[in-house]
Amino acid sequence: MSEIHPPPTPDKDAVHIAKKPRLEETESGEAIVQADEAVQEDALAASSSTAAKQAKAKSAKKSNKKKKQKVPLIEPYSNEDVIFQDVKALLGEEAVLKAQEAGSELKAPFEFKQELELVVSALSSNGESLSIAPAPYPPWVVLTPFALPGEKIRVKIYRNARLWSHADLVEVIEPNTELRDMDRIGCKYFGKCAGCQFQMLSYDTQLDLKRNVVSTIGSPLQYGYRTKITPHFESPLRDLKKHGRPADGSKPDWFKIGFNVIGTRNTMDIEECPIATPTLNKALGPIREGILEKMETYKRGVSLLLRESLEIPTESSATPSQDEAMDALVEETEKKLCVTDHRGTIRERVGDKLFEYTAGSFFQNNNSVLVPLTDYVRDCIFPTAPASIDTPRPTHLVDAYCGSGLFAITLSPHFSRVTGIELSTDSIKSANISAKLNNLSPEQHTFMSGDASDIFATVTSFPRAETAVIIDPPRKGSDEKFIDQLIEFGAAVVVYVSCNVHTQARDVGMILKKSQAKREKEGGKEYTLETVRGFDLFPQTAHVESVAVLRLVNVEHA
Ligand SMILES: C[S@@+](CC[C@H](N)C(=O)[O-])C[C@H]1O[C@@H](n2cnc3c(N)ncnc32)[C@H](O)[C@@H]1O
Repeated sequence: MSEIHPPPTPDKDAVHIAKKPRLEETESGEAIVQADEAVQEDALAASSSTAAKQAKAKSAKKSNKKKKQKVPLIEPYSNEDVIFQDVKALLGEEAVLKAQEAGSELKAPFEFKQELELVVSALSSNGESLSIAPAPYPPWVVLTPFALPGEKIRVKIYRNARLWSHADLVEVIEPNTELRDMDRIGCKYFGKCAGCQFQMLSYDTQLDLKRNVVSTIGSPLQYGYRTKITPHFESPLRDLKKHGRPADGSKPDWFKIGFNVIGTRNTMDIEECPIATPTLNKALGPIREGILEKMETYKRGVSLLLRESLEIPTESSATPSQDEAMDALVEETEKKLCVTDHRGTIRERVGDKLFEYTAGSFFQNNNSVLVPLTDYVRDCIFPTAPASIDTPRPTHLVDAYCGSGLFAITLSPHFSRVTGIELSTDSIKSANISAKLNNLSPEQHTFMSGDASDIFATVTSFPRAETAVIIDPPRKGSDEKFIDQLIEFGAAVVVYVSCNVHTQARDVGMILKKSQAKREKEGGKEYTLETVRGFDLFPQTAHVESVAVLRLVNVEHA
């Protein structure tokens, strides 16, 4: 990972597709092709150079074969693959197949900086608009941020991919007035910053769009919700040498501390971020000033961390009270502060549970939605629906990919035994500290570091018919090793939480298929997919957290 982190997007990992560099200009104004265009450049050069033409003439067959070999495979479930699926849905399988057979999928019909007018057909899964290039262009899709279905737009191409191009929005010629209202925009950087895509939409419309992917429950806070932001800046030394500091001591325009400009790796200066909490916004100004003062000392670029924390009380004041009214009062008056040290300790409250974790480690970034989310997961495990009434109530919980124990600890009152597993030793330390902080007994609440699949060897004494498993893996999803053991273990209910609906769908599909195969071979019960529900952890952006519930049932009930 580079030192410069992405903009304030859900950091269960990068979400924006446009991380790849765009076609850039040299100082002389000439377009140059950067890393990801290399393959395309190869293909184009091969088809236009004399040598390639001679080779073609010699053996069309060989050349065709060669051309096909040049088209790199798309990594399944990568951001590129997600776009490709959207493009395929829009152009139709047949058109895509034809282009692939003709070897024209990398032959973009557009030049760098070419402007064109388009009508938006749909939104992609990452919130960018998808428009089909009008005739006489070949079947080709253009992805443009900040545009809505039905809108007529003018765009400028900045990067060509396979069967699609990326473009900047130049102008909305005919807006979709039913959906777009520019007065709703709560951020002066909207339209340039890579962080948010949806601020021109009402919150209901944002949820509707997410519901197109998965039925979604809204966030109580729609602005001021992010408890962590990571602005960054490049080393100012080169520019300092060139331009010096402004005589009046002000911040030079060339020094930018902020987030990425959408579709680029260029930093834009950000003085405030309305989706971040007020505590973080208050801290941002003085942090920027501090950096400015010692600009000369930054030999390399820096990724800052601003993370909200409750003030951690001193030992003497930390004794928990037995009085609920008192606790509520404490909660209301809890002081919030901003931690910038990656190794610093963060304290966070989720309902009546307190968590402590290392500032640089993973924790969900929208605290306002964590009680609804964890309550929902609890209700899925203990349903009141008639179909599951004959199954015993789960008493044991396995929290796989548990991080600092969010699900294990919030749901602990409902289980006699809870265990969690997580790759990060730091997070496991935090889970143990948080368990202690909430007076959970170490005998009944255990957390271990390791690969998620290792958990099954440690829970052989858990009654399977009374065990619930929560899975919350990173964006790339789980793996076959884990899923095989999950099926073998056969917990009564599995709740799969994910920030990537695509890998979640793949894994759920695998669970269902393998579970059916096991039932057909050995008899017994089989997992069925009971519900899939979204939670909006990321208002103003296109992202959604998805919760899928699988239950082991007799097939006649399935
Ligand atoms: C999306 S986070 C979820 C954390 C936690 N459930 C929460 O909501 O706070 C995914 C976690 O999986 C962990 N992880 C990644 N690969 C893993 C693996 N193979 N086995 C166990 N944990 C893993 C990461 O360190 C990260 O903490």
